[in-house]
Amino acid sequence: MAEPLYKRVLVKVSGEALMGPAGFGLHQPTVDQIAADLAATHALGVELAVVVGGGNIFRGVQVSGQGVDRATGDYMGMLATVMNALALHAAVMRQGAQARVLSALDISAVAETYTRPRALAHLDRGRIVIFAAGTGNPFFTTDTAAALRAIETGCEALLKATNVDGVYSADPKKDPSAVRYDRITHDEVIHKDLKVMDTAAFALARENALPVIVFSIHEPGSILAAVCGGGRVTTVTSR
Ligand SMILES: Nc1ncnc2c1ncn2[C@@H]1O[C@H](COP(=O)(O)OP(=O)(O)OP(=O)(O)O)[C@@H](O)[C@H]1O
Ligand SMILES: O=c1ccn([C@@H]2O[C@H](COP(=O)(O)O)[C@@H](O)[C@H]2O)c(=O)[nH]1
Repeated sequence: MAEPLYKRVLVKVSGEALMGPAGFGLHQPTVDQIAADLAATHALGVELAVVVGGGNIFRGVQVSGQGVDRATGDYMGMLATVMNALALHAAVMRQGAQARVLSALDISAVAETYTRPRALAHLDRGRIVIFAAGTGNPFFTTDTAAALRAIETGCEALLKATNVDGVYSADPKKDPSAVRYDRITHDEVIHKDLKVMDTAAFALARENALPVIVFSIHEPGSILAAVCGGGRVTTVTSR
């Protein structure tokens, strides 16, 4: 039986990854696979917070310059993350785990509104907490929301479940000669301007000595493996 390294972690689930092989939206088998991995990790006794992105549906920058201002576009992007959070919540519940969605935007007919005490209470009661609508502010990203919520809720690590199997010296989707790191520091990621997460997220992680573990969500069981110190990951730490 695998032994978890952490008591409480936050998993950032890439929105883009949720579209699976489709070009847009939600690919249900992919959502179900991620939900099963989250539920299996939770079943080990790990307290789980989740931030889900929105890149499979909408990003604010897509509409800026097309007659919609950037802030409005960003609110549209945050609403996209709410849709993903609802889909992930349903899938996690189907796995038999208890979960709640907390939205940073007040849409109380759809989800509970985020407050830190509410999030902590749900986590303490053993519920998976899925944070929707990012930080609730335009000009931010769900990566920054992930670092922020991880720190606010006392998570010991941020697990970035993404489309690539770690941090590279350049974007591996654009540069085939990019070299993969097993370990790297927050400082190096920021100074080398490595874009696997935005700089604001890495800066928050650095200031708070929050380890960031980057791995591919496309590998079944990769969340559980990362929580137990295994799998193919890049570990980003203070030193
Ligand atoms: N140096 C790097 N190392 C690894 N990946 C990198 C690097 N630079 C850029 N990337 C890219 O970062 C992307 C991160 O994808 P991900 O979908 O998790 O981000 P996102 O845009 O924040 O997510 P979302 O879909 O939720 O908006 C990868 O697809 C990868 O191609
Ligand atoms: O705090 C936040 C988080 C997100 N947004 C907007 O949502 C989209 C989707 O989020 P991703 O991080 O790209 O998955 C993002 O492009 C922003 O437009 C935001 O404004 N504030």
